[in-house]
Amino acid sequence: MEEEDGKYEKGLDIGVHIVGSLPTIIYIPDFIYQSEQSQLLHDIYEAPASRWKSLKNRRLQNWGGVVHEKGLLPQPMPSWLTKTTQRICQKTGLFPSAINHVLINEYLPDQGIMPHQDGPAYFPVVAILSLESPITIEFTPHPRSKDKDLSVSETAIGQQDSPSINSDEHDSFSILLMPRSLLIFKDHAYTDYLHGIQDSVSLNLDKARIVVNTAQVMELKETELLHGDVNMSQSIMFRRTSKRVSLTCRLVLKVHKNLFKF
Ligand SMILES: O=C(O)CCC(=O)C(=O)O
Ligand SMILES: [Fe+2]
Repeated sequence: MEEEDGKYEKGLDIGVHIVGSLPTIIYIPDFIYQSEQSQLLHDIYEAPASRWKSLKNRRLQNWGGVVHEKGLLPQPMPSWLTKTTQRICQKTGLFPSAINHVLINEYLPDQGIMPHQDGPAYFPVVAILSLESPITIEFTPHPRSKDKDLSVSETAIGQQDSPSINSDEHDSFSILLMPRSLLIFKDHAYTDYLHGIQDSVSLNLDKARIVVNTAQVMELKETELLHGDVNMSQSIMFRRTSKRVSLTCRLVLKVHKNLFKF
């Protein structure tokens, strides 16, 4: 459709999509259409089974190559993925060059990702496209400044996991990630906060932490996903009923070009 194509020609006004008090968190609802979501899910599940790597609490596909502490050992990305990453670059204008690494995470309703910080190999801008069902992502100030002895372990995909968090709850906040939305976090939110997703089936949207994108909470209130008394703004619960898939799109600036040359 001409109208739909037109939507992608211009860059977005990022400023209007900033959520919460940090200027470095951007939430864009309806970033892709339903049909594009279906196509992406189709392509993801068409990939060979060997593409999936099972972790303790989720499974993932790694695209773009292996992230090493010294940079990226690149592998070509499929065109169904570059179509999406190119649009993210073009619409946001926040990446200095093409996104070259994508992790596709799949979470069952009782799965999540422990609070962590993305590794130093990446340029400090992350774009996360959410598919299929809503979830909340939680940001917690990095305990580094309060606990100098915190040990972080580097995983194969370049993440730094921090299993124990003891930071000030008041500075923590959540963002409701609706299907087809794009979350971008960068700079201060990238370097000074941990982010994670709880592994519980039931999520309380406003008890433990502040949800910063309230418009999406109102939207969720109107769906069948919500349980409990919708008139009681103090207790907004929702139950995760199906899996959630996300595309974590990042840029590794340092790319090793000739490592696989014979
Ligand atoms: O699935 C998400 O929204 C978060 C994924 C994430 O934090 C990561 O891949 O590093
Ligand atoms: Fe992450």
